[in-house]
Amino acid sequence: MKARARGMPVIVYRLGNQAGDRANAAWNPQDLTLLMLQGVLRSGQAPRLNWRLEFTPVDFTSEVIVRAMAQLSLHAGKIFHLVNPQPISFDLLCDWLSVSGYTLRRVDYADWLVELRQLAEACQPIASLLRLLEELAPSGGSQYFGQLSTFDSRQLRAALPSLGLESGYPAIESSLLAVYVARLAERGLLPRARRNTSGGALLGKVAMVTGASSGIGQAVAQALARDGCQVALVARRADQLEQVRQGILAAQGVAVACPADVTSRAEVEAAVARCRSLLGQPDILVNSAGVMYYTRAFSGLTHLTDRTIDVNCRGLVHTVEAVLPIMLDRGGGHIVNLSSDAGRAPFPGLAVYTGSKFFVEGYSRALRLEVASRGLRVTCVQPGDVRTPLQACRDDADSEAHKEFSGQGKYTMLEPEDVARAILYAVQQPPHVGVNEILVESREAPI
Ligand SMILES: NC(=O)C1=CN([C@@H]2O[C@H](COP(=O)(O)OP(=O)(O)OC[C@H]3O[C@@H](n4cnc5c(N)ncnc54)[C@H](OP(=O)(O)O)[C@@H]3O)[C@@H](O)[C@H]2O)C=CC1
Ligand SMILES: CC(=O)[C@H](N)C(=O)O
Repeated sequence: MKARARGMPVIVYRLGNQAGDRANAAWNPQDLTLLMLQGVLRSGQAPRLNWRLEFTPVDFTSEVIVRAMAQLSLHAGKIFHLVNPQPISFDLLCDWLSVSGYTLRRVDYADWLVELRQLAEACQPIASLLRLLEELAPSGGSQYFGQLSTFDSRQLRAALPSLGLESGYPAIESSLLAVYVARLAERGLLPRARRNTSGGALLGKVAMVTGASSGIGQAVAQALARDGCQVALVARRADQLEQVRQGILAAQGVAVACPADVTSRAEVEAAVARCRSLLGQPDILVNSAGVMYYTRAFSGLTHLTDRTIDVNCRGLVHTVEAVLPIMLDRGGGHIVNLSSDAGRAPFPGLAVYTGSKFFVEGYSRALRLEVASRGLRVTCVQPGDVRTPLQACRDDADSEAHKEFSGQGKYTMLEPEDVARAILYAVQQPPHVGVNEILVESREAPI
């Protein structure tokens, strides 16, 4: 500052936490973030902590400094804070570690310290971590983690394009964490992750499935996971999603629960953000969230007709619009929309439902024309009656219409797995093949 006051061309850099570089994860061995990572993975325990982690890959920091020095006249007098504008929560990091092949048990912070003390005798980094924690919080409490301050990095971010760093500040996301964990494990600094052994045709792909807590969505999520996809499970009922997730984990698959109501754009965007942080960018989106209520047009059940439009039409648009920029950016992706045979033919007792599925058809066809040249595929799956909770008649629906028009008990319905197989067929095709529509019905009940 004194040099600046005397008229010297000075740029001030104020650094936040520096993490390893993005190629090799070369990292200061005494850094708190690295030591915490080692403490968690060596103990197999994730302490409950209110901690937002902020760090910047050190190669980015050095790039900024070298490039800014080369443009001294442009940037002299500025203060650049190299502090990550988008920290992640420690909880999210632990969730990411869990889906990335590490088994972690949630414990209280105090119990974790007891475990670390036992490990410290045989493990140098754990001993260093305990020393550091003792310095930061001599009382042994975890309040320190909740008190971290941050700095405004707007001035730096505004300068990034002129520094030739157009891709912006490095986000703390799945791809960066994957590099760190892999490189550190190769050097023996972290234990190795358990690999996804399913080895299917879709290995390495990320799929987001709405309506994954029940019926067709659940069967599709399970089938995609069996085939190697990492799956983000979306629906409102978190407890149901957790059961589906546990089933997929037990079968050696990878899944995360992203609870959301698809009628809320904000909740859908948060679910997509969680998917990106924990699994990566979605390659496949399956829109299976939907409702079907028997309501003849004259039955006056407006709360059910409104709900049908909100979930089946608006909800689907919300998820498509949330993932589309990601897929367009990458020049690839596959959107699978659950339409219905009611998207091809009218069904009495289901006027609004039929209308909602005609919407899904029209929307999907126009969308396909808009994005096909950008590398994206859009598939409409049109099942006939499938044996799921959707076919039941709600107490407040039009029971007379259900009795007269529903297919229940009249023929053998499809099973959710029959629809899942059709969807798997569509998403397994080579990129130049577009399976645009699949009508799959009970043999006994063609439209
Ligand atoms: N079953 C059938 O005969 C046929 C079904 N289809 C279509 O297939 C799709 C799936 O139906 P199916 O599996 O049978 O039905 P289910 O009732 O078994 O499942 C519906 C799913 O949608 C989710 N859902 C409902 N509302 C919302 C919401 N607001 N936000 C997020 N998720 C929501 C439910 O989860 P939660 O309650 O936890 O939010 C549930 O996971 C639907 O689009 C349906 O129209 C098409 C043809 C035939
Ligand atoms: C009209 C229908 O019952 C259709 N099979 C559906 O459930 O979407």
